[in-house]
Amino acid sequence: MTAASPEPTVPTRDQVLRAPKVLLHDHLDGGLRPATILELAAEIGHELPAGDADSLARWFAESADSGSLVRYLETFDHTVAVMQTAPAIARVARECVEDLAADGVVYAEIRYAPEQHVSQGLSLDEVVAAVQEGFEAGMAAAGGRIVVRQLLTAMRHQARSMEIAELAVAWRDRGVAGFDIAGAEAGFPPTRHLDAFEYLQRENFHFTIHAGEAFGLPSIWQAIQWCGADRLGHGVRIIDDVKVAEDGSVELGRLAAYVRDKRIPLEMCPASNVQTGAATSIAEHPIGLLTRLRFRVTVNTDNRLMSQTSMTAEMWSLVQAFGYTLDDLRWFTINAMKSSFLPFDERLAIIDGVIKPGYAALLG
Ligand SMILES: O=c1[nH]cnc2c1ncn2[C@@H]1O[C@H](CO)[C@@H](O)[C@H]1O
Ligand SMILES: [Zn+2]
Repeated sequence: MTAASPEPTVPTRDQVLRAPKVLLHDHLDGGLRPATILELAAEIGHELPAGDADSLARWFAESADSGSLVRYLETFDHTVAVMQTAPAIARVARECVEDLAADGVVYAEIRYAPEQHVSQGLSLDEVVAAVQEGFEAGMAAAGGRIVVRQLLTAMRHQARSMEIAELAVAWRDRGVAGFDIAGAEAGFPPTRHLDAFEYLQRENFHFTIHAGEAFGLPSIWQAIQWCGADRLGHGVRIIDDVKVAEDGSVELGRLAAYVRDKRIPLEMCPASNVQTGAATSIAEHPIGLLTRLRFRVTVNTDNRLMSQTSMTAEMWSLVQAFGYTLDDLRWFTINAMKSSFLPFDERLAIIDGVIKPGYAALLG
């Protein structure tokens, strides 16, 4: 080892925990604390599949570990059921920020579908307000260590995307940074919601689309070339357009080349993909090859409850599987911050004022 080329630092788990992290893809209704679900369910008489926090945590993880996105999504019935009043929603939102701050996350975009939280009479506006109240309380409690924004999701099998897009634009200066569609992918292509995406483009607003998770290239192609998505939620199946020859040389198809050339961010969620069958294991997850090929890869949690994960756990599993160094983790983190839906100057302020100094301190 010479002074000019120090050995790359493979971090310890504690360093990963302390490293500043950025999270672009995390569902509010996929990250509740098990103990909170129990308390909120008891208040409203909602019946749960388990009676204590540990068993409930296990039930979510095991049920979600099904190899199928559709079955994975069924577990959300219980989290959504306990998030139907403003105080319950605000509590979940505040605890979300507390948990992320404790995990070393410095910036997060948290998504949820407002239309799923109106069954007890809340208006869409009241749902967004309750989430914002919880986020602001959480940020204040964390003393400025974390910045959190909302992304409003429309459910792809429903027909409310235009309304949700308008809601997101109405809240754009009050904590909502973008829009998304989620839910079962097969049979519900992004173009079903083309009017909403066209509206958002006319409004100069930002959006991401869950695509290339349970369905392949046509979904990614539509999300980008028809709908104009700024980012891809998962996007993991872009690997179907990447050919690796026996000699190790790599050839990108037209769509994969476009995604890489245009620096379209991939919101990759390794643990979730293993549960839904979109990837066979962390070690075989396409994130390894896509990172090597310098796609704009970001690392995310998707659903911390269902996948029993955190940003630290996701990054630590990648360190173990691929031998990533602190420099690699810094690269993922800066990729994510560059790809966020915050105004450019605010992104730069976090990169220069928080992420770079944070890694510098760790790298000693
Ligand atoms: O990985 C995913 N793929 C597609 N949809 C998802 C995923 N995780 C959660 N949701 C869906 O998004 C809704 C709003 O947050 C959740 O209720 C769930 O149905
Ligand atoms: Zn997701």
